[in-house]
Amino acid sequence: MSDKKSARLILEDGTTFTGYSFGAETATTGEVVFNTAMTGYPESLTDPSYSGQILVSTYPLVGNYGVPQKESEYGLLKFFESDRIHVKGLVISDYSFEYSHWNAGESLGEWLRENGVPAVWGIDTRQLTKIIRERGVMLGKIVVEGSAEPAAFDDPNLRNLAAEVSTPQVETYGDGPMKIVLVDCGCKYNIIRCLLSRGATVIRVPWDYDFTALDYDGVMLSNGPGDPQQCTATISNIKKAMALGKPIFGICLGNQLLSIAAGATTFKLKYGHRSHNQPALMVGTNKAVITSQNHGFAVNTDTLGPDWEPYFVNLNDGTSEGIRHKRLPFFSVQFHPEASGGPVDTEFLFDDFIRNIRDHAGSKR
Ligand SMILES: NC(=O)CC[C@H](N)C(=O)O
Repeated sequence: MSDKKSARLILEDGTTFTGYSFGAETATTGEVVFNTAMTGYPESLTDPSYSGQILVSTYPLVGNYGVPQKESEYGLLKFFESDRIHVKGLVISDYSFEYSHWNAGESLGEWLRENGVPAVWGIDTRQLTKIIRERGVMLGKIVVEGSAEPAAFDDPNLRNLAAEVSTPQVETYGDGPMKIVLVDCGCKYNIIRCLLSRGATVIRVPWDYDFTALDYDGVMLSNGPGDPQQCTATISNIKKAMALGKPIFGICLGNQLLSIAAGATTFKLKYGHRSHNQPALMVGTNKAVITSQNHGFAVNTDTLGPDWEPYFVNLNDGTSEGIRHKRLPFFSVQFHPEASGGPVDTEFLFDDFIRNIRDHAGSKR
């Protein structure tokens, strides 16, 4: 880049960091969150759960492997988690102007500019992260030199973000024997891939769609952005689905929504969990799994109904990492078994879900 425009990150407490622009030359505002993963920016940037958020990478070197080519598989972009960038802005320390990877189609900066997303490099993101960890998550603005500073800070959690990113219509993928309804509150494509590769037909429905009248074998509740309490229509459809008894599996926002439908309350964490190395213990065992995470809210399992029990618990801070029904085939996890990016250690949970569907179908015969 020949012109080196400066760019500022302004936090709601007035703290300001100044670096340089390498994305779209525009201003933005949203919730500033940090991720400590070392890789996975194409996946994170296209994860709809980051909607409304300005993403900070603590790992300093970003952009060195470019951005994957836009190849399709199952009618979905193969190397991305949705069709576009969902973060409102990106803040990093050291941008790699040179990139190299067998599958790279363009640079990170080019991709951000095409998507109209501002990005700042040259910021001490570890210092910034220490501030967020001390004071808790904050709203922020990115202002690139020459762009007009937004008048106010935008708090995305006050809106129903799932409604903004969900599919507008029912879409079907694959033609496997098992019919799985995917309630799309902002789903990552790898959830669809993990179901298709296990022989499912995936019927992706909007966040507020009453799917209970459909012919289906199991329900997948997707991840998604924002405060779970906003998804009231999804919660009432989940309650209806629970009465039908067919297997249910929830991921991240899906875990929060299933938990609320099961009587629990949710709360906002001080600064969330966003990384590829969060340890979770499977309750009642000595088995710990390393998980990929991206969430700002959590479930208070003390408030769960009597038919439910904790499934996983976070070994760093003791917060809930999942719940399960004591008798019926309903379970959900706060982490991401579909990974993308991050470790694939918990992908076995998709196999468990498929087994639940087979067992349930068998018991009906
Ligand atoms: N990845 C997700 O599904 C995130 C869930 C929810 N929006 C949270 O921040 O906690």
